Amino acid sequence: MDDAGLDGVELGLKVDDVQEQEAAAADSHSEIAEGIGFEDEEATTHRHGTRGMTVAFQEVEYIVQNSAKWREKISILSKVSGSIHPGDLTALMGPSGSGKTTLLDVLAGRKTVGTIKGTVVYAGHKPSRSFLRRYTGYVEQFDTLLDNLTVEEMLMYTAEMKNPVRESLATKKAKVALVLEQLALTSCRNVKIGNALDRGISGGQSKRTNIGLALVTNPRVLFLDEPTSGLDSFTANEVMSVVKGLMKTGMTICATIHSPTPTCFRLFDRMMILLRGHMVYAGPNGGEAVQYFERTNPEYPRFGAGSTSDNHAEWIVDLTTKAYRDGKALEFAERYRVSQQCTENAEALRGDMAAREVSAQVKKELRARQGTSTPFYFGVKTILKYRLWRDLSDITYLGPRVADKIIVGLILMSLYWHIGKENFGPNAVNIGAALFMITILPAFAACAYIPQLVLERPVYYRERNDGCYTALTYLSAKVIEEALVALVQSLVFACIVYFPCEFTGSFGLFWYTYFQTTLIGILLAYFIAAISPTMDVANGALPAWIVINLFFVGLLIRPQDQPRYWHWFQYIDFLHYAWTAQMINQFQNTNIYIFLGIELLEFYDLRNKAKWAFVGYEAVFIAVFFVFAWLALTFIRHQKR
Ligand SMILES: Nc1ncnc2c1ncn2[C@@H]1O[C@H](COP(=O)(O)OP(=O)(O)OP(=O)(O)O)[C@@H](O)[C@H]1O
Repeated sequence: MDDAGLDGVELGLKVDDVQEQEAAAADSHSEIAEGIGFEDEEATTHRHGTRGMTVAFQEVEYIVQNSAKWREKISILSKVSGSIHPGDLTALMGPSGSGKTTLLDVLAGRKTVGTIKGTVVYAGHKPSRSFLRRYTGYVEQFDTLLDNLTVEEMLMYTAEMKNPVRESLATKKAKVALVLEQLALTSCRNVKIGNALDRGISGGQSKRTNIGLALVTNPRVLFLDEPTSGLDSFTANEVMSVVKGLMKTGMTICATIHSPTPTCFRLFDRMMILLRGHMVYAGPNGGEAVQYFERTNPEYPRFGAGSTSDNHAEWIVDLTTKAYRDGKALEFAERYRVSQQCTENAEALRGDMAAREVSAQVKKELRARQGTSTPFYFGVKTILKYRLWRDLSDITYLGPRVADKIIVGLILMSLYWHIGKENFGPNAVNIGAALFMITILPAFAACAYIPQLVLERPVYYRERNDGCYTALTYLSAKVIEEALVALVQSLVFACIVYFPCEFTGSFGLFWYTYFQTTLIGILLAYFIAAISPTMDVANGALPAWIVINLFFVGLLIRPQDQPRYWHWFQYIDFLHYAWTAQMINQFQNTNIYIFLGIELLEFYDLRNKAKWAFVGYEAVFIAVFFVFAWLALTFIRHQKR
């Protein structure tokens, strides 16, 4: 769909038009705030535009292990100071690699590695990590959306996840409607997000949807990392004008921006410029910034005189990039440190760092201890509500979970037709082999559960960083969804195989053992996916582990024939318990002598053993692998930032 036609967004993007849009958005926000019953304080802040808070940082350093040199630490940020105020759209600029994203991550509490020194305060108070998750919005450079949801569903899903559970659905819907309107997304609200192969919304719409995710909770502070990267200048202007429009809601907004178009650049009120992790300018945008650089760095061509840049944005980007390449970062930083501008900023910073009187509500938020606002049951319900039906109607989701089992089931049926009732000697070996294949099928097939977890990783990390849910909520929802599919699939499979093959013993045990093994396979796949850095590693590790388990099931080599030093392995092999239960179920009421007068169950050392006990032993693995997967999802982060 073409961006140009959307919701009357004027793509000529004159600043006046932008201001009109801002006013309209702010008015409608206030109206909705009053109409749908936001909390009192929220409604007030929308009307008076004071929802945001000053973010101040002093002498911030960020030190991290150098990925290029073993045992060497490098400093990415070197004692940078500054403040971001509500009412000012602040740009964080600098050449690529200068530390913009790092500073934004530090301010928003998103760093997962490295050491942070210095002080960051919100309204003069040190915020808790949970406050940063719940009351600030962070729009990442790369869009992390669920491609099979529509724009509106994506926003509703996030709104339900991030807003307090006591808030009514109608209020959440109204918030989403407001965000759709503010971001000019109303006309594509029902379009699927899609991906690179299955196109849905456009790049600009995708970027605005991503911004919308941060807005549905009406955050106090909004951080945007390169909101215009990858967009053409036309769409970049459109996105930034929408961001500018949000200023009227009273939010504090700071965006990193690499090479802004002149129109984008004019929308910013203030700017901070980093060079190699040093602050080289913080102050008003536009002409004043240009004058500052002309004054302090006379060796470089002045704007308009000898310079090839014909607008302020381009001139500043060219100058700082040249300085960076000339190795003048430290020199620029020193010139800023001794400048009048820095002295004035330091004076203002003292005030911004001082603790100020805040409302009881803000005080409570700043001390928030819980990173998520949704309880466990509500999080699980919401994930299932938005993802379950979409997944179930997707053939690429159901195919690897159901189709392969049905095909294998049909082959088993035709190959072992009526075999169960012919319980004579040599045939018993065939029955044991059939039960072996039935047991190991769901374990191998568990590979199908790995891709979703690995491919969803960027969304999972973003949603956890945003305080949408905990690892336990996410894992539980996924397991419930997969278990529901496995329940139906296992029943169909059991019917296809058990009755035509005329297996004896309890059908309940036959089906349940197969279902339970499928469930354990899912959890094992999740655990391996969670600990593996890449999909290739996970796809290699799972089958390798299953193959090792096969040796100890009991069929390929009997437990009593295994070397003593391998005896322990059968106890940690869930397939051993499943196959044993199936074997006792099939043969416990028969007296088959397979050879040399040895009775079959005796041959496998299964005589007088209780089949349901083995089902119970296998069930322990559900709990074990669930806990393993939960711990891995909670503590292992493959995202280093
Ligand atoms: N662990 C690390 N080891 C070595 N260098 C690192 C490490 N982490 C970050 N860096 C470097 O720190 C610098 C700052 O990175 P950052 O992503 O903050 O820059 P940026 O200004 O946002 O760049 P861009 O505009 O390209 O996104 C980069 O040069 C990056 O290579």
